Amino acid sequence: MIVVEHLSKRYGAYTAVDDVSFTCEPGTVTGFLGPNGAGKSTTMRMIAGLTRPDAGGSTLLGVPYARLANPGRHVGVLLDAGAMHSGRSGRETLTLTARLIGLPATRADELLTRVGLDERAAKRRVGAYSLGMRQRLGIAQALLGDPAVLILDEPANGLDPEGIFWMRGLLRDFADRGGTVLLSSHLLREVEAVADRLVVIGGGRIVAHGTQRELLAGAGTIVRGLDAAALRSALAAAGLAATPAGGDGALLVHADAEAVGRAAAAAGTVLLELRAADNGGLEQLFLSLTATETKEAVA
Ligand SMILES: Nc1ncnc2c1ncn2[C@@H]1O[C@H](COP(=O)(O)OP(=O)(O)OP(=O)(O)O)[C@@H](O)[C@H]1O
Repeated sequence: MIVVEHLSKRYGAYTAVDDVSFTCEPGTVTGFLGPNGAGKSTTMRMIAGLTRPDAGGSTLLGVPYARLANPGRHVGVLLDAGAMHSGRSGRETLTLTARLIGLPATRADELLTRVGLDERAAKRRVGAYSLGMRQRLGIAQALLGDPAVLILDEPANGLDPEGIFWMRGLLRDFADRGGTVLLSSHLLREVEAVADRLVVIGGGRIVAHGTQRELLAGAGTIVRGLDAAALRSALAAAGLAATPAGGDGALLVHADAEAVGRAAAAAGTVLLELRAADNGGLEQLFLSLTATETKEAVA
């Protein structure tokens, strides 16, 4: 269980994380989504006790990270796979961590196998690893102490499609056995296949959270008309905001299908398509939710 309450972090006059609260339940994967610079890493670093918040706090399994006795046995953290010592081999890296948290060195070999790093890779210096191999090693390190909670910052970066598929299976299995996973990404596609819940952050603030179904319920309606300009005017006249959804003149409207259909009927304009937004709608929703916040953050 991860509980985040009113976390805030400022760097000078800049607010990187602004009053962020959410909860990750055991048995679930929570996707922490947001564009670059949205505040994901800063939030995760605060949860893992590496960055001190200006306000708010968080608990893991009921206590702040700093108060966990032997945290590696309870919480697996992968924040920056690039930050590993480049002169050590993969096996040495894991063996050292195993010793630090009081586990036998043989545990390192179990994990190397589990993440798909073979004997040759195990002997190679981490400096010679590809980013994908580092991510696998980082995931192995996070899993070493058989934790109940996993916190992974952009673990799919550098993984090939097969690697991403493998990681999804691993995280799903971890959660299905009662584990709690918080997984960040700047790409909706990367997490939507595995995340039970999504927490969307933009400009340091939570802009949406819930299950994919809950988020989609508010994702609106896709509509396409014979006369695109007439349809846009009809929607505007009804006070409905619309954004382009694809290159064929389709629009995403933040309203239900009935309201959109009535607006078109009132203007006497012919519709070719009228349906609830699907996963494409989730992508649109994600882009629109985060775009405003990002612009505000940049301004
Ligand atoms: N140590 C720091 N000093 C100053 N500014 C910082 C520091 N760490 C982060 N920031 C700023 O805080 C904002 C949020 O950064 P953060 O790394 O948390 O975002 P992110 O969502 O993880 O993005 P990315 O996917 O690019 O890592 C950014 O604008 C970043 O430049």
